[in-house]
Amino acid sequence: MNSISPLNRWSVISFAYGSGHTAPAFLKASTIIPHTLSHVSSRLNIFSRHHLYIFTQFCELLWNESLFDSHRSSSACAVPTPVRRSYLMYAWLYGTISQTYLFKTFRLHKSVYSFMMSTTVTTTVTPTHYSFIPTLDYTQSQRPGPERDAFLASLRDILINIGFLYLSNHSVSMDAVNKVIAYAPKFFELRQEIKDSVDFTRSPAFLGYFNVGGQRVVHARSGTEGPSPISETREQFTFAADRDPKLADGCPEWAKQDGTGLWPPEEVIPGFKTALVDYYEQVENLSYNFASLIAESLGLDPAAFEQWFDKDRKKMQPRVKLMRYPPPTDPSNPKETGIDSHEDRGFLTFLLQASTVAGLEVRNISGEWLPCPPVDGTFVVNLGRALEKVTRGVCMATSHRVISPPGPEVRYSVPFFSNVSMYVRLADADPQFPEEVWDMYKARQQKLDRPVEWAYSNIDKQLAGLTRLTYKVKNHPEMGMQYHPVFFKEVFPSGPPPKVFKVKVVAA
Ligand SMILES: O=C(O)CCC(=O)C(=O)O
Ligand SMILES: [Fe+2]
Repeated sequence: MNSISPLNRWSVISFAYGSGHTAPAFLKASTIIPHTLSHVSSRLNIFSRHHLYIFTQFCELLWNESLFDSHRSSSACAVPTPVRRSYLMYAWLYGTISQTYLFKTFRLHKSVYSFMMSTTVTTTVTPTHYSFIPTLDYTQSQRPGPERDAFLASLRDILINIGFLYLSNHSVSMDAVNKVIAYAPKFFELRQEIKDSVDFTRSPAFLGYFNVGGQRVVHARSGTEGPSPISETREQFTFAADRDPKLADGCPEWAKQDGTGLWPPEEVIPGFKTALVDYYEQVENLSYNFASLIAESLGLDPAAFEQWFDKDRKKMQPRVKLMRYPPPTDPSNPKETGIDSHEDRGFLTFLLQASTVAGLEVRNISGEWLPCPPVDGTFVVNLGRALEKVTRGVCMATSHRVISPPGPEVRYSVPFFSNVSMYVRLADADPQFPEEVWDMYKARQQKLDRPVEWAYSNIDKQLAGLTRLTYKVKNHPEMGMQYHPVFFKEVFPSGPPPKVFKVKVVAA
């Protein structure tokens, strides 16, 4: 049981507002937008200052709904700005201004106030049941004060209870985003022999073009291996900013999996590499800033996750993929899809949905598949298994999948996968979360339709670079044999696994 008594007046309001049926009639009468409703109800069991902020938002809503009309002053200057009202609420809470002043200045409706004061609730921490993918406005995190606090509170709730969000107003320039959106179809329209000339099997760094479905897959959650039972119909081009392979000199074999990419000749697609690398660098910066917001939202030092990244960022090489999902070759075959249900393996994914075609679906805590359609100007951000591990399961690497679009339009997407340094061991994580965070985590675990198996395996006790190359070699044995023969023998001591099947993507 989590008593919310010190601030029960705020909680009561949130409670009434969130649950609907306990709200007084005048509250029900207001038109409440779903986002705000969920926002309020999801904040219920978090921190007092967040209750406070919600309350100010709530009053804001009532104000806008004209419920205070009869109390509004006719003089415009007597109506405080939203920001001033927030501060007034703080001031009242901390006892520096009186209730009378609040009534006069805030014009708080008496019936709201008496309802707040007359009810006490005790509640358990209940996880938020997300029935849609929530949106966070990145600029809110840049405005210190109640707005940033609310951003962090929402972020914490999302990290624990859904693991997926839309990020709007992010720091990546729209110019960079639009260039990538324009280049994605252009790349895939190149002649097949040009695409084949940058086939990823030619790259020791596993960068380049990938025209295959149903490849061998090591399923992140279950750890089982084998060809995907589902034929995944997509084409992709994996890229990164070039890294100096010399950085890996004198390092173990697994450290040599980063390097330079394969790019089509400049003259066949001018400006392609420059645009993609510029985009890459901007998203990379955002990914580190966002990691620090995540740490802060979970009650850790904002720099707490720095231990998982190389100080010299040039030693890190996140990956980005241009993805093209044509309509299925056989629409009646449910086993032919875009991407089967999976969790990402890295730290964070920033996904740009680069066309208007939907298809991405996300699994919530009750096991329902929620659509995650493209929303202009946003990234879809989701959490990977590395982040799940370093937070001991508090953050959830949520399952998601892509249903092949029925056509005729083709779906394009551009996921950016951030990752941890190759020189860390995930099992070294010992995050010191405050009690509230653990409470939220435990509450979610009880509601989850499946366990989050964050428990460390032997693979988390070894250096992350070694694990990463092991996965690559298991997924692409032919490449393992070619580029990492010694390592390959360690992974497959009794020889290569059975030949995997390949499905060529048929152009729409
Ligand atoms: O294309 C998408 O929308 C999702 C891609 C994805 O989940 C992945 O590549 O891991
Ligand atoms: Fe994914």
